[in-house]
Amino acid sequence: MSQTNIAFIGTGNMSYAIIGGMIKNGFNASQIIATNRNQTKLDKVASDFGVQTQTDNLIALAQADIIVLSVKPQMMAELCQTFANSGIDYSNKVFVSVAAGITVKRLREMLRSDVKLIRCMPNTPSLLGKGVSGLFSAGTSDAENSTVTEIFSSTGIVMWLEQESQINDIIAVTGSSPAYFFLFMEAIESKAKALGFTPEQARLLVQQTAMGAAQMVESQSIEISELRNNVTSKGGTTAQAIAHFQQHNLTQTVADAMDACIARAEQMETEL
Ligand SMILES: NC(=O)C1=CN([C@@H]2O[C@H](COP(=O)(O)OP(=O)(O)OC[C@H]3O[C@@H](n4cnc5c(N)ncnc54)[C@H](OP(=O)(O)O)[C@@H]3O)[C@@H](O)[C@H]2O)C=CC1
Ligand SMILES: O=C(O)[C@@H]1CCC=N1
Repeated sequence: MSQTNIAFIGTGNMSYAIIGGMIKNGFNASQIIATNRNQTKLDKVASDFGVQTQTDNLIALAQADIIVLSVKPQMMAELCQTFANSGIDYSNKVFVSVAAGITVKRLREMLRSDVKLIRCMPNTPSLLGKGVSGLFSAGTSDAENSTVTEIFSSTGIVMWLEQESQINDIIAVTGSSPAYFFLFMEAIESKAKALGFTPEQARLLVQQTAMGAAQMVESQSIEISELRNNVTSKGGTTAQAIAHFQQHNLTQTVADAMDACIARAEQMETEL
């Protein structure tokens, strides 16, 4: 990795989280260049993590060996057009796209080149080294895949996928799902406030409980349903709450929400 330069094109929420995870896990800041059209966001990533910054994407493209495309999917065509028109030879570089809903085929059309490409679906807990990144290779070598594994392993766990369509599945399972957990926590926080806890107390109570529950799942090799059963005393309070969730089909609601997530990724593939 000592010689590999990595450019993040579009430094918003996701790049910030990946870069943060990389730096906290020992990556050399001088290997990383972050770009954005917004200098304020670049100032923050430079001051927080010490990486190089650049508002000119083409300078970053020319300098880097690995180019992480991290703009919103709707901005990708415009960005790639500037690359395709630049005259820079990127045939030996590896592109990593974290964008939802843009296929390898479409990215290569946008870049007007049969580039070496990896699709990656990360998530924002990468910032804490607790991320998940689903990876799919298109035309990259084992050595290049190892390098990209090393990058994303520094932000959490990595899973290589056999089929490109699994990127859409993993969006529903890990890319978008931090937001599902946040929504659930928001709901508990909101009710805690309604019950009279101060905002500070409500936040503390919900975050500590969520963290404790997640760490129990991680540290104990028993089924999650058993952990739930251990809380649920027969004829007790939890049983009443769980019964209410079940009457309202929580499990099916979650499955339907994940299907909606996948359907949107598939729809984006036809739009972008
Ligand atoms: N957020 C998440 O949890 C996840 C996001 N992703 C993917 O990551 C990508 C980025 O998402 P996210 O970080 O949330 O989005 P953000 O909007 O937070 O970040 C993208 C940044 O790119 C900047 N930008 C847009 N066009 C250009 C350009 N031509 N040159 C340089 N910078 C540019 C934007 O600037 P400006 O602020 O001016 O618009 C913005 O700051 C998306 O494709 C998304 O699908 C994948 C997994 C999870
Ligand atoms: O909401 C989105 O489209 C992106 C992809 C996964 C998480 N955020």
